[in-house]
Amino acid sequence: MSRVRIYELAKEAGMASKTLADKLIELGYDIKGHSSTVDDDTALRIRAEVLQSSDSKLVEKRIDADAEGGTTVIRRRATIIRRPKKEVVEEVEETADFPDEVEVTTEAPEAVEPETTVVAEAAEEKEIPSETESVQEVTAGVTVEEDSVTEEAPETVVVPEVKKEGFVEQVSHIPSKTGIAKVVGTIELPEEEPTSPAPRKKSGRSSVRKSDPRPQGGKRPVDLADPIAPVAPVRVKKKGKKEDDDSLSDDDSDSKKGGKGSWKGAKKGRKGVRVTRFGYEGDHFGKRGKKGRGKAKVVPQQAAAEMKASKKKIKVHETISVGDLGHRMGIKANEIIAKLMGLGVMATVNQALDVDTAILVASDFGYDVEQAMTEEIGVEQLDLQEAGGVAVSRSPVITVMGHVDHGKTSILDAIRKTDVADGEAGGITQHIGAYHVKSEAGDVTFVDTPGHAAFTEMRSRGAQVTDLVILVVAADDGVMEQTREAIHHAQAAGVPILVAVNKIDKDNADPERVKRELSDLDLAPEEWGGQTIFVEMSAKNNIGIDSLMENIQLMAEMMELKADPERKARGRVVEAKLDKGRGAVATVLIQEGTIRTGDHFVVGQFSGKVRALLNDKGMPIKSAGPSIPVEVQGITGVPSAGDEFVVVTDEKMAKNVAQARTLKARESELAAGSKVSLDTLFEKLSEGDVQELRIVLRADVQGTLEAFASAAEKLSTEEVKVKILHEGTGTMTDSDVLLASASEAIIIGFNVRPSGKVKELASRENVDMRTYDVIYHALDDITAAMVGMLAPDFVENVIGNAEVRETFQAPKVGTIAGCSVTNGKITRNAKVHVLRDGVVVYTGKIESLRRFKDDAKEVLSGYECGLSIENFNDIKVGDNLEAFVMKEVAATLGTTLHEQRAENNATADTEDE
Ligand SMILES: Nc1nc2c(ncn2[C@@H]2O[C@H](COP(=O)(O)OP(=O)(O)OP(=O)(O)O)[C@@H](O)[C@H]2O)c(=O)[nH]1
Repeated sequence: MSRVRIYELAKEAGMASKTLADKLIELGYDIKGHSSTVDDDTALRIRAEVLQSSDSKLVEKRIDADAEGGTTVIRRRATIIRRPKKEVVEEVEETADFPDEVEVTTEAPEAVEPETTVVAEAAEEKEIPSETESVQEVTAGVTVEEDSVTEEAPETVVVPEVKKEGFVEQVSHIPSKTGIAKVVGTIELPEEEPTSPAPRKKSGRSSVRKSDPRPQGGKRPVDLADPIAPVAPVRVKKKGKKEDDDSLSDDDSDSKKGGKGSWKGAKKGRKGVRVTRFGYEGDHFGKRGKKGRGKAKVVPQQAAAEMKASKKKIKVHETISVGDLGHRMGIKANEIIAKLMGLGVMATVNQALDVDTAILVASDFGYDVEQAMTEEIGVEQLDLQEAGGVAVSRSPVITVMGHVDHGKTSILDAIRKTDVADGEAGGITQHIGAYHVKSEAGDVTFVDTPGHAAFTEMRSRGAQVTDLVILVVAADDGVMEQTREAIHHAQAAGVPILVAVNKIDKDNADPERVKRELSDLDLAPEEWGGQTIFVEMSAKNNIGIDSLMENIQLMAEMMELKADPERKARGRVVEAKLDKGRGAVATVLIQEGTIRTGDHFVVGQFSGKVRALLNDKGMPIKSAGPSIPVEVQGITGVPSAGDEFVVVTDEKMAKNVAQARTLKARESELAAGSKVSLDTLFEKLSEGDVQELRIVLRADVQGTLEAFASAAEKLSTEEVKVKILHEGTGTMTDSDVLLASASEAIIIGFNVRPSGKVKELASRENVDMRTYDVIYHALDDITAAMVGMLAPDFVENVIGNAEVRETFQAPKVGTIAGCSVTNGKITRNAKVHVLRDGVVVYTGKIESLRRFKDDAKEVLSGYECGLSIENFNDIKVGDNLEAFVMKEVAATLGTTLHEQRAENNATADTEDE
């Protein structure tokens, strides 16, 4: 320890050394004279007590360290703790075992009032030891008296005990800055401990908190948002929400007024909600925040997080109305309508949205839409479950057709007489539209539909109950109008024909003529090298019935008709009516499985439970298997001929399916107009479904029919065939309309006009029916339609370019490209080539296009937009997007189809080279 001379001390005080020495001796100091020396401590004491010149520059005063706590309290001029780097604080947080109340002191740029620091390095005080020295002192456990802290520091930092090593480490990260204090140690709490600790982390707050030095009830300072504070947890409400953080008490009043105050940060995108970039944001609840203005509603953070974690799900069957969707999401329909408008869809509140559209719209409101298990899917699944059983032979189902008076009824009667079971039923014959005959040759089921129209009407409902058509042609009359019609109906349905040449008993019978005429209609007999079986018979004289039955069985065997009788029943309605006593009854032809009384079923749009089953003879039965017609009682309504009858598992399922079908039927009524017409052929064919223009032809005279048929068929090309499905003289009939409807055909008439009833039917069935006076006009129309039928050529039409400036990820959307449109425009319905260094790396559809937060239909050159590309997330900054639309180039009649094809091939060849 160095020593200080008395004269040096005297010199400091500006007095004579002798005088000082004398005074010190007088005061009892252990010195001999003015040439003596004293140790440092004595010198200090002398300075303080005698010279009154204790070093005013010495700021730091050390006193004994607290023996027990070892904590340090250092008195300092009040200053501000700045948090230069977020990480520093966070690291401190990790090292220190902070209680919940702890909060990081945040930067208060305009803080006027002094605040206490843990250890302040006041740059202006030159004697302050260097940073390292400070640290060393802290490590040594230096403590400043509490009272001096209280006295000099208007604000204190509440910091609990920390591990000094870690703490010191942090300190070394803090750059030394004038006026900036550094945390270098721990201090004891100078004031009362907080009684109820708040949650450990508060939104937008960090982990060390300024204590409030003001008197109770005093207004706390507004806690300014830390510009570098971490993004707060998701807030559900941006506005109008009372904050539950007591440190934001000042903001509360503002919040109540509509979300100002502390939510400013949120508005600036720092807090509360996630930053919206290019219109994409992870949290959609913000949109509802607007609605919440002024209606304060607390949504706990945890609840918000849960809500986000399990996005609400909405199950949609096939469609959902705008109103319904809004109701399910708790959002006003007009918000959804606005959203749809943004997507280019004009919708009303009752508009049905398909599942895809609903998914798109709902996702913007934070909801997931899922395709629900539809009732029909349930039925299909049940069918799959039931399938796979052992199929056994079943009897053929036959429809008898032919020209009027050629003997259909007589033949059926003759066959029925062969029924070996007929006697058992006491000879009672009840006509129910279908009946089953047990003959020696084998069992047969007849579907006795009145006329060809009914047959086709069933077919138009997808009902294909008939395995075989017996075409009755009177040998004396030959092929007549309805014979041809019957053939066309059967052929259109793809059902094989067996020809019954009847009335061979008649004198003028000419079976050979019938064979000739039918050969001209592609029904050549086997003996003439054809494939059609001809049976010559006389119903009246009971000739040839056995042969007919044998041939039916022969054909049935060839067709290998089988069904599984063990499964739940499925069938088709042959006819149905409302019976006064029994309610709705339907004749159902069972096609698969076995129906039993008590079965729950769905039939068309109706459901029910089998109350009673009657066979074709009117006798009650308990069950019926494949190819058996039964009359079913217990239906909730009258179904239509051709409707499918399905036995389901229970009543609930039956009712649900029926309800779903009713709804769907209503929707389909609204969405009419799906049938082929000359006007819509282009669309139909663009879809690639149809490559044939089918025509049902009517004319006043046979000559016109022939002339037109031959001219029209000559228009056929390799791509599109013109097929006259049926032709006849006279006006259009119901049968024509139904044939056209079931066969996706149009009806053309020359010098004939349909009746009002037929017109009405055509309109109901959406059948295109046109009448002409001149053949050429009709041919012109068909030619035009045929041009539409050609597969249209498409060319890429570039509409604009955009440069990818930034990319980021958005939940559920994938990679979003923040772009600047450099020329032209980008439209939402466009496709894009993703060009990387001039190379097309991907081509796909724009999935979404946004300008700021809103969906945009198009974004013009010079503007920025955010977009995502369907099924493509590998988009990179610097990529160039070339937007294009496909432009349709209609085929013209300037060149023939063959020439066009040749030209296309030539182009393709050239490209290949
Ligand atoms: N000579 C002769 N007459 C027959 C024969 N089959 C039917 N007929 C007669 O032909 C007429 C018409 O017979 P239907 O069985 O009613 O003929 P359809 O085809 O059922 O007639 P529609 O129901 O009016 O279409 C009746 O007078 C029968 O008696 C036959 O094999 N020979």
